[in-house]
Amino acid sequence: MRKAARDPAHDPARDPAQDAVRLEALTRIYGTGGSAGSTVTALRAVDLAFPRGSFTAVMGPSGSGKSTLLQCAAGLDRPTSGRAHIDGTDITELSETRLTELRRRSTGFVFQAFNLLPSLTAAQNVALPMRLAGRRPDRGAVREALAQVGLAGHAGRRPGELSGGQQQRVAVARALVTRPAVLFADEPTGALDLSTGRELLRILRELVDSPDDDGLATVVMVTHDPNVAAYADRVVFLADGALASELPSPTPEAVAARMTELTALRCRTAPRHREEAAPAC
Ligand SMILES: Nc1ncnc2c1ncn2[C@@H]1O[C@H](COP(=O)(O)OP(=O)(O)OP(=O)(O)O)[C@@H](O)[C@H]1O
Repeated sequence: MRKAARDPAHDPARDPAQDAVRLEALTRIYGTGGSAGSTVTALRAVDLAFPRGSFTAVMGPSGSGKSTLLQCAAGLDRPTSGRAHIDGTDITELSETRLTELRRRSTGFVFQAFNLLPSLTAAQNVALPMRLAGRRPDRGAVREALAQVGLAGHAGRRPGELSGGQQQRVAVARALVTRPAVLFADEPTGALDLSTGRELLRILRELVDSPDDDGLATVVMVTHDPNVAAYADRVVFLADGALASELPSPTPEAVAARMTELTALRCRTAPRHREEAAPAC
């Protein structure tokens, strides 16, 4: 069951500690703009909060800045200006070493590609983040993470012995094993068929709805699919690198309608995208 929708952005009375992730005037410009080349402003002064225990979908036309937002929010990329906070820490102030530590401790990332190591078992793949952090794998935590995604009986299998949906669930378990404050997912169902995609989304939904002893799980997910976005508590829409609108308690129909509006607007108003967007206009 989805929780009641919350709309935390732009509330001056909010305590920032309530947010798993908070973005303030986040701007990302690619390229140097020197005589040799041009620049692309992928994000323009985005203010956005992802409260603890929330499930947010990020949508927008192709090139609107969704992946860049996720990468900057997760500390995988540095913004050109503005600030990003994870679990109360301003990550824009951190050295590379401290940022890597915080990322390993407080974030999990799931991509469209499962990115599992084929020679390792499911349990060994899930234990990887601990090994990378130089820690002894905690077998109990690995078992628990696999159980969370419904794969308790598959710990000894290698990726080649698992279905695509099961492999993606191993990737989610790997992202969860350090009990991160926030799980980022970039098109997590993009390589799955409809029913295995739904199964994965139900697992993400369950994570947020059933907090464990460590507190509330938070999910931030980029998707192109209105049916996928409708699993979230709210959808935030980007257009041309800026926050265009938000939709609480999304339904597939409402999300699709908002996307159609955004695409039509982009066809009319964004010359730099006109050529690329033409087939959809
Ligand atoms: N490394 C890069 N160098 C230069 N420009 C980039 C780079 N990465 C992204 N961009 C540009 O930044 C803008 C936003 O890209 P981004 O990948 O964040 O969009 P997106 O909404 O995730 O797109 P899609 O839905 O197609 O994956 C686009 O104009 C893109 O071409």
